[in-house]
Amino acid sequence: MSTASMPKEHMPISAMMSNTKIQINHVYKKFPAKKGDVTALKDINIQVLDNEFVCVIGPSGCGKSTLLKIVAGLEELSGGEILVNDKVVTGPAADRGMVFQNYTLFPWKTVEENIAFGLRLKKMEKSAVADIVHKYLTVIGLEKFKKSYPKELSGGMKQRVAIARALANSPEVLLMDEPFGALDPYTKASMQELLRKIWQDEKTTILFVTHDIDEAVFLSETLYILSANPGEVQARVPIHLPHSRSIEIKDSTKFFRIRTNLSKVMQGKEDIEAIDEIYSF
Ligand SMILES: Nc1ncnc2c1ncn2[C@@H]1O[C@H](COP(=O)(O)OP(=O)(O)OP(=O)(O)O)[C@@H](O)[C@H]1O
Repeated sequence: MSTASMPKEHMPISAMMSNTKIQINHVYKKFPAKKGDVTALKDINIQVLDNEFVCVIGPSGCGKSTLLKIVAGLEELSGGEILVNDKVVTGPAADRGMVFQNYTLFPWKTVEENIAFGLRLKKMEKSAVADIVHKYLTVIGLEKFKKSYPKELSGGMKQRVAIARALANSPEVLLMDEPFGALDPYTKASMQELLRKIWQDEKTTILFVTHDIDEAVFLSETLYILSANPGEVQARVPIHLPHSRSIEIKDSTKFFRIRTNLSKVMQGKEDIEAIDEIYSF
């Protein structure tokens, strides 16, 4: 059987026993509606390992944002449970950093004040805050803009600050909901490259949702496809591309074939098994 379609119970014990950061176990979400409840998510099982980059893709309305909000503790689940670092999620907490599509910076604060926000709440010493802010300003390449206000920044720059703000709090996991969805294609590509580098350098654990197959293949170590109505896991797909990835990889035959296969799987035109043939080339 293909590892791509392998159910969790058939996965090697070593994989099951490794350090799991996020466990999404049998999660259901129902929304009340006039004609009866709408099942937005049905029996979702997703495991994210320490320092893994996992993307969830699926068509509009399949429940990607709902799932991420549940992991963030911003939305209640109707069944199942979510654990982050073996602790059951009962609400929002600092162990989960969030980056959304809509820019969520404080407009009245400068770039450095935005990055420092969570640290100041923790009443961290000024010099320690300054060190952390400096570190993440360097990571996102915006040292020269530390005194700027969000309105003076481009969309890509704002998202870089949002990522730095989330990372500055040393979260256990980073949850990202289409963070580059509003950016132009060029900026989006450079942000994807930057995020992949940050993930590699900082050893972060990331759960990222998107409807963009290109983006998901480029970023992921493991990718989950959700189908819609109700949102269900259609397939779990390991992405065997090099660890260090530059955006040029999108022009490679392998990348093209993975993307084409996934697109056909999502349209119900091809079986996920075909992905093993791509990797055997
Ligand atoms: N607060 C809510 N009340 C009722 N139904 C909701 C609510 N939030 C989401 N839904 C429904 O749940 C389903 C999943 O929505 P969700 O926004 O999570 O999907 P999505 O995959 O993120 O979509 P998109 O890619 O368009 O953002 C949809 O059918 C949506 O209408």
